[in-house]
Amino acid sequence: MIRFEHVTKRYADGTTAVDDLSFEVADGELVTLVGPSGCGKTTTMKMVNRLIEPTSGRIFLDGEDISTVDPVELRRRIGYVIQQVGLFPHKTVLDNTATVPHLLGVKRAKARARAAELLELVGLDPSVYGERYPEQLSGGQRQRVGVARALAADPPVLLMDEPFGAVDPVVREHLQNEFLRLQAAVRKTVLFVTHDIEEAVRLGDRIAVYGSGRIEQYDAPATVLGAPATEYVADFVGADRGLKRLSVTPIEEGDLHQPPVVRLDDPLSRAAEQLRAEGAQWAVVLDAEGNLHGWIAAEHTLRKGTVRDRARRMEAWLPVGASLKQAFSTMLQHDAGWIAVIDEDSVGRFLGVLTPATLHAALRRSTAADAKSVTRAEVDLETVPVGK
Ligand SMILES: Nc1ncnc2c1ncn2[C@@H]1O[C@H](COP(=O)(O)OP(=O)(O)OP(=O)(O)O)[C@@H](O)[C@H]1O
Repeated sequence: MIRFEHVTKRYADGTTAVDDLSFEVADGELVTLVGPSGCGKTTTMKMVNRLIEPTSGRIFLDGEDISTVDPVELRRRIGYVIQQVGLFPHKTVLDNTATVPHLLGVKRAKARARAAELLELVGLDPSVYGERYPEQLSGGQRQRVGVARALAADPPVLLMDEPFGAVDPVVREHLQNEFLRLQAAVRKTVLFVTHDIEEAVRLGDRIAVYGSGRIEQYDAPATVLGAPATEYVADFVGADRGLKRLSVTPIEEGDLHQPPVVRLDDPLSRAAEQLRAEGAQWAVVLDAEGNLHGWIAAEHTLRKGTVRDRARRMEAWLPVGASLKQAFSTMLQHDAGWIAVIDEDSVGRFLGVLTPATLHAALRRSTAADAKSVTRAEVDLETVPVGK
């Protein structure tokens, strides 16, 4: 765990880069520091591995005041990834990755074997890339080697300063997704500096939004987007924050609409009656186990036979917990007026459907829930003004 207590950094020329900063990063948590250029993000980060010393205040790593720890020993516990990766140009990718463990006394063969594993983990096939030199890699591949190298000594803490800043947006998104997958496996405590709010939102368990030398808000991404603490934060996250929020708001069971449901082996006549009784144009079709099979339109029930004969397979579905953005994009992709939502743990137990109207309601409910610090289920939409 990393804890800042009233930390201030004033440079020799009188610039106050960080002003009385107090915050905490839990073990295994990924915190993004985001803010405009010059607001003190890099200074904050470099104080953690003592590349910069605070003017006042204290920083603790696992309860230990880092000013009492030898900087070299401290840095062994902290991986560091920066934008200009700083790979050794005359060493192969494998040797670059193995450098730190080797320096720490791990035998060369063992360090190289571990390095190969790490390259694999960051998505670089060691048999293809291991013997290349850094100049023979793309920018994105070099960044991955940087991440692999930072992980090589298995430090509990990672500091990452705009690590994906130098690559184009497509590669960047790819690296971000890979990094999230990696982080889910290794669960490091990560401080991640970026000036890009999209990146901060996508990666962070929590986001620290910096004003000048200070944190204006420190919250989960959905809260920062849905309930910005100050005008400054609202401006920084942008006018399209509702749209950004879609990507960090998961589908919950309570959001779902319950349409008529029929079974594969039901006679069509019974399905027709049910649809008529409920005044519905279509029904969801489940198999005998209650798993999603597809759907059937009312006009297709007006014949003899069973639902199985006329049901269509359903392509537009998502597991509960997927984001509202995924839901919206699945609807668009399949040109569907609704999507089915299934249980993520079972093989496809049907839970309900999401329509444009329920999707919008879910977004409004989750924004209101964050503003009032209650769960989404506790929000009565009738009391939420439209347009908020
Ligand atoms: N060595 C230094 N001497 C004096 N001022 C400095 C020094 N290093 C940084 N600063 C100033 O401290 C402030 C914070 O700098 P810092 O690099 O921490 O910001 P940042 O948020 O990381 O910016 P960027 O996104 O541009 O990297 C800036 O005003 C910067 O000019």
